[in-house]
Amino acid sequence: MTPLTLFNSLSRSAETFVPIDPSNVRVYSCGPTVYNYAHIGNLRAYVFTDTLSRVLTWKGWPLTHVINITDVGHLTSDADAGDDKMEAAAKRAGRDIWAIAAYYTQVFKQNLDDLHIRPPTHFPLATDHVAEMIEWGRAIEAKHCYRLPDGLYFDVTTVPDYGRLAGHAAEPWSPGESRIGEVAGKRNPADFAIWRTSAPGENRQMEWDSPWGRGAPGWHLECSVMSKRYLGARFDIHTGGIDHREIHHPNEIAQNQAHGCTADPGAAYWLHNNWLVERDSKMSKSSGDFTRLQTLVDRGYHPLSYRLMCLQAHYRSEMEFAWDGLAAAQTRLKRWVQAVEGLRARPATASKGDADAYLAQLDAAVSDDLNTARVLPVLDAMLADKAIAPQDRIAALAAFDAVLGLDLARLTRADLRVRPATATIDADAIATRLAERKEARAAKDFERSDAIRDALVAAGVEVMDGDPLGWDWRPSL
Ligand SMILES: Nc1ncnc2c1ncn2[C@@H]1O[C@H](COP(=O)(O)OP(=O)(O)OP(=O)(O)O)[C@@H](O)[C@H]1O
Ligand SMILES: [Zn+2]
Repeated sequence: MTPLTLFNSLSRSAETFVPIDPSNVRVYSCGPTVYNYAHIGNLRAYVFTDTLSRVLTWKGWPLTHVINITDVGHLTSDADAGDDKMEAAAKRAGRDIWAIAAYYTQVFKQNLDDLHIRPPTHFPLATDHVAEMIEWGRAIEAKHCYRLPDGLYFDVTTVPDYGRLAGHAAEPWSPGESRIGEVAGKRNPADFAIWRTSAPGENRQMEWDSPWGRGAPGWHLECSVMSKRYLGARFDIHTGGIDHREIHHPNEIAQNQAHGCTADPGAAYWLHNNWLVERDSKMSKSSGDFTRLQTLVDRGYHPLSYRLMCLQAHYRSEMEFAWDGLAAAQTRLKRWVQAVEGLRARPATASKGDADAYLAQLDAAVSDDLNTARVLPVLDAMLADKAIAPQDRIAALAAFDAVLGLDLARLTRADLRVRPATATIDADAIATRLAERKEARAAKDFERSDAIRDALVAAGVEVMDGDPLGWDWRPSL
């Protein structure tokens, strides 16, 4: 196999991946803040981590993967200002915060499942690790922290190279204008909370006793604690969205250095996925108006069409979400499903060639910093290669499925016909009406055939006459 190259944000360059322990590659991915549904931008981050995990597995490395659930401590500003997103959401909804966290966690896990994202080895909740967070705070307090009325703060000048990951090494204590002056009394603008003490009269649903008063852990601390707990102080790969490169991950590194009394950042490779954007703005939960996986399904799209859309872009490129792009991805998926069904229907024959050259191209593409976009035309060419017997093409498909997670060996046309939420007719009734329409057309009763067609459109279903793919209907948009 080709050596795996990954773009490491620490060095801002592509590096050959060499595991610390080849018998157990360890990966930590920053998880969702469960105060609301995930939007499809958040889900892009996990299609990316799933691609990473699938490629590592396919290349033969046993894997331990952690995705945490942030159910406390993430503030409305990453720079330690504003409210806890969870508390604010619970207040707005007038509901129990634990119930909110449990609900959105369960929906998030369902989203991953629908996208064929493999569950990680561990899914730890931040709230299950608060005692360890307090322990960590006590261990670094004397040398690295100071008290303010609202909590325990980390002094970023006490560790080497603060902000190297963010690319601000030359100016270690002013990494972003946005942070200046957000918390009164900080020694350096980049200093951040290890523990946030509840203000007098503040009515938090989630709080714990600590040496620094009743309150809640800082968001950055959570990931340091959970990654060390499940993967050890030194592990292989840490992932997150590109925003985390600026504040969250530099702060994790600072904590890891302080706790381990070393210059070691914790993970050896730090990988960041770029944004999913809508026209010219980043999709975000906080903005209130966002697209989630269910929104796509309600409009007649299969979740795997969205997965394919993500795979068509490189994870480090910005990707623009557009409905016609999603429709094109769904059509592409349908073509593959049809091609596979066609191959399966053909009798086994002797191959004149083999699929090895295609598998080598697959390997070369994913080994080049997970370039899934380059894999897709290889799959097209492999499926269409008549020199390879049908059963051998099906066998080679397994490798593409293992890496891309599109489940092409199992997916059927019927799976991909997602009935839009607005359709007032079910799939069986559609099939019956289409059969009647076919009869009417055969009898040249065009009035009746048009009437059936109009009734279907009114029910949210567009009939596709002469559809080269042979799909009889699709959701009307
Ligand atoms: N538009 C986006 N495109 C790609 N990844 C994203 C996008 N928005 C957030 N992410 C990533 O999704 C993951 C989960 O993020 P999280 O649930 O904490 O969202 P959030 O930052 O609270 O939400 P938001 O900023 O959207 O209100 C993180 O790795 C984050 O970097
Ligand atoms: Zn994190």
